[in-house]
Amino acid sequence: MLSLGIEGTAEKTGVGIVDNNGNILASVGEALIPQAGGIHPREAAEHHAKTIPKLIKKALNEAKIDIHDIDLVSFSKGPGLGPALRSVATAARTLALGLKVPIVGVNHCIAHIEIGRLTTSAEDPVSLYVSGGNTQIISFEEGRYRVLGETLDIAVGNLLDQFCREVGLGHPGGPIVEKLAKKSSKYIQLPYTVKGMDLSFSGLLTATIRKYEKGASLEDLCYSLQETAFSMLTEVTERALEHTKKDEVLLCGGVAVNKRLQEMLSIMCDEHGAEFYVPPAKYCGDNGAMIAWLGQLMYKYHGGDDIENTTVIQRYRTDEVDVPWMKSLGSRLKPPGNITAKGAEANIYKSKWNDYDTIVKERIPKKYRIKEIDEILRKSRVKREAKLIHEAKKQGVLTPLLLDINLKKKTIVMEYIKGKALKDVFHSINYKECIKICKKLGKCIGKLHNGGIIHGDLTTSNIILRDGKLVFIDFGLGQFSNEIEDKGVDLLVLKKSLENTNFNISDKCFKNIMKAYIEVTGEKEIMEKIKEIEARRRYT
Ligand SMILES: C[C@@H](O)[C@H](NC(=O)OP(=O)(O)OC[C@H]1O[C@@H](n2cnc3c(N)ncnc32)[C@H](O)[C@@H]1O)C(=O)O
Ligand SMILES: [Fe+2]
Repeated sequence: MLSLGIEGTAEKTGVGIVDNNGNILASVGEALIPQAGGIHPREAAEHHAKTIPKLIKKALNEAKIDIHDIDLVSFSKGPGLGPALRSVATAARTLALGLKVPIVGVNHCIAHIEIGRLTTSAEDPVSLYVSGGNTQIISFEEGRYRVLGETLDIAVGNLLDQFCREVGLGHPGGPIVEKLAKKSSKYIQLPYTVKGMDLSFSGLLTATIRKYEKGASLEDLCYSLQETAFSMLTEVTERALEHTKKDEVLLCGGVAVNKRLQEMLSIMCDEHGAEFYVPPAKYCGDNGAMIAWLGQLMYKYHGGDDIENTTVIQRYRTDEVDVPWMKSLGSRLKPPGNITAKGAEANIYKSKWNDYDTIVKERIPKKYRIKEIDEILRKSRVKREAKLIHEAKKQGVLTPLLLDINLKKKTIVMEYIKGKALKDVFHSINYKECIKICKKLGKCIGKLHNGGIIHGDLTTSNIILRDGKLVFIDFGLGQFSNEIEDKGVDLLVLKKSLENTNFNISDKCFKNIMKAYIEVTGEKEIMEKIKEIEARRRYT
């Protein structure tokens, strides 16, 4: 059975033909080269309308088949630019009706992952999906691809594209930045922003442009921009790997062709004994084959779409689609040697301090990132963690007892908290007890925020229940701030963590957390703020 897939979510038009065994018979494409000022949705739509018929012919030629051999028409239903998507959907409908074959609309982001699994040996990976429109860390959990982390503002591809546009280097920016970056090894310090498994690139973009205006060389800036942005991506991927305990990483999307990004992720994976995969360059960026292949999977498990149901979805979320063809392989990753846990920031060892059970948190150098970034991050995080643990206590929130800090070795020795992580607690108690804990939790977070303390990685693994009391650990990504934006992001990290680990009760839990939080802080606008941040990070 042959599926013809049509892609056109942004400026690239693609047509591919794939059979039901995953053999790619053809994949052809053509990108619109925009004039200055980036992509215009209407121009992209016209480009698709003009190019699709030509590309279909080309693909049929490449596959050496006749148009009547096609059994299924697949198209990208979203996310993407409205006019571009509608242009593709119209072409797909016309073709399917003309050929009298079924039609199926697919999710573009999932197509990037599935073509990655098809063209590599990745089975159940943590996926880092990086492109012009999206930056997401994705893992298959409970029947769907869940977004564990993502950009809170612009996508990493967009960061590179916008930078190049601003400084007059042309479009697309990714390959230009990669080429120029090779000519420098001088690091100019730029802002590095990760929040748990989420990231933010807009401050980085502004800062890089400002350095350019002040006379920094483009080579140095491209080098520094790549090192900063890709270190951030590698760090959140490492955090997701540790979180899911999976042992494969799949890099996909247009930015995946970047050799430096590949190198960083591959070094990181090596250190964990995880396997690193990236599809052939041809299938990293937008292409028709990925749509044709996901069409096959969707058709097999969900059947075709009624023509009335082929409308496009501009903000089509990765986690909206049931994925019955995937099987979870469960947790496989084991920390090497005598390490208790190997995290994105530090190695954790259990130890003794006199008769006291302790944890040694050692922020070892990360080989994937350059010294200049590594040294600053490790030092500032050790300092910050110690300070925040101390300040949290002053607010009446329980944190581990600090026993020793060594800034040279970048180690903290602290009390070992004997208890159970909240994510496991929630799995083992009844609903009523969950709600009771949530109220306590909301109160604690409220106290932290009242004291100007932003935790920075507020996941249910970083809150431990000991003798009925909540103890907060892992303040390494924290900061001092009274901004409602920072409070909102902090709470959003928690919300997402609940959604990803305690799926069934997450809504009720979060409501109760927030009720208690508002009682303690009086911060009535916080719910609106959280909604705003959530809407912002959806596909733009
Ligand atoms: C929704 C859809 O339209 C969108 N697709 C998309 O953005 O096109 P894609 O082909 O996956 O990725 C293009 C991006 O990939 C970047 N890129 C291409 N070559 C690169 C390189 N060598 N290094 C870094 N980035 C590169 C480009 O600069 C651009 O930002 C998406 O997947 O989000
Ligand atoms: Fe894409």
